[in-house]
Amino acid sequence: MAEIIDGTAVAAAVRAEVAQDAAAFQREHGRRPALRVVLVGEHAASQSYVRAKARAAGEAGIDAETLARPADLSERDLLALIARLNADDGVDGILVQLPLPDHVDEGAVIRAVDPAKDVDGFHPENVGRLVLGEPTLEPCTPAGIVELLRRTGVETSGAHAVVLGRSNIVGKPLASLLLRRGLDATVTVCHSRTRDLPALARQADVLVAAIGRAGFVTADMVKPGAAVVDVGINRVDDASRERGYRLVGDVDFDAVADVAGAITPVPGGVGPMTIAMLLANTVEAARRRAAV
Ligand SMILES: Nc1nc(=O)c2c([nH]1)NC[C@@H]1CN(c3ccc(C(=O)N[C@@H](CCC(=O)O)C(=O)O)cc3)C=[N+]21
Ligand SMILES: [Mg+2]
Repeated sequence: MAEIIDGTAVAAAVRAEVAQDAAAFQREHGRRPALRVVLVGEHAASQSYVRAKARAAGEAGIDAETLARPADLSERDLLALIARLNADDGVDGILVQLPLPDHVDEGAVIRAVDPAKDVDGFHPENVGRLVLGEPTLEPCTPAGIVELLRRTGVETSGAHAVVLGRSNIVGKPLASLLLRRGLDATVTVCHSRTRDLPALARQADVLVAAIGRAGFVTADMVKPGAAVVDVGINRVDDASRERGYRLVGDVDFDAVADVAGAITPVPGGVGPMTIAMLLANTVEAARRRAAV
């Protein structure tokens, strides 16, 4: 039976450290680190994520404000809002919640955010720095996964890490992080066109599932003793729950837990770490901006 990695507990530890850093920043600079979250439209999951982010930021001593705009906000007006936040010296971090409505070009919006305030780490300049191994604001979910592995003592050096999924938000940046000096994993990235994905997954010492399909990773795809990180957040109908659904990951948890050495649950695994790293990035952005 695998060790169940408690992402909520690790995230709480990170958040307590961030709160200390935020308090130190306030003592030194006479103001709190400031985060602005931009939410366009009424996507239900986005609304709940954004609420969770703002609440966690407030608890860490970050001045957090959510700027909610209607779904029909034009791309022009959204870019103007971002320009205003870029120009505001009292704003350290800007997060534009994704997905955006179809009439908005997400790439254009991501490029519009000042890289120094890009607490999502999605701007091409920050992605480039990440790939080059230079210090940068790291994307929150990959950074949270790495922090979770580090703090639970999962060895990555020389390990074969297999990442399932090649998204710009998780798979690609996580592969870059795991390759960096200090983490030193051997990385394989698999996707929908990968030939014999189960055979590659079975070679993984660290297996990361970020595909977005409930129960995709089955026990036969996992090497005994492997560390399994589940990034999936899938809603499945469940009439017995008050909300009418429950959350499951991309991993068939019960069966895989019998084979793996360690495994992250959903909920309570990677999700809380994503939020913790957003707070850490906000204080980091505030520090760097104050230093120049
Ligand atoms: N610009 C941008 N940056 C993001 O970082 C970003 C985004 N857009 N769009 C959506 C995804 C998703 N995401 C999550 C954050 C926390 C949980 C989380 O805390 N999940 C809880 C459960 C939450 C629940 O109960 O619904 C858990 O896994 O335990 C999940 C997902 C950030 N994202
Ligand atoms: Mg984020």
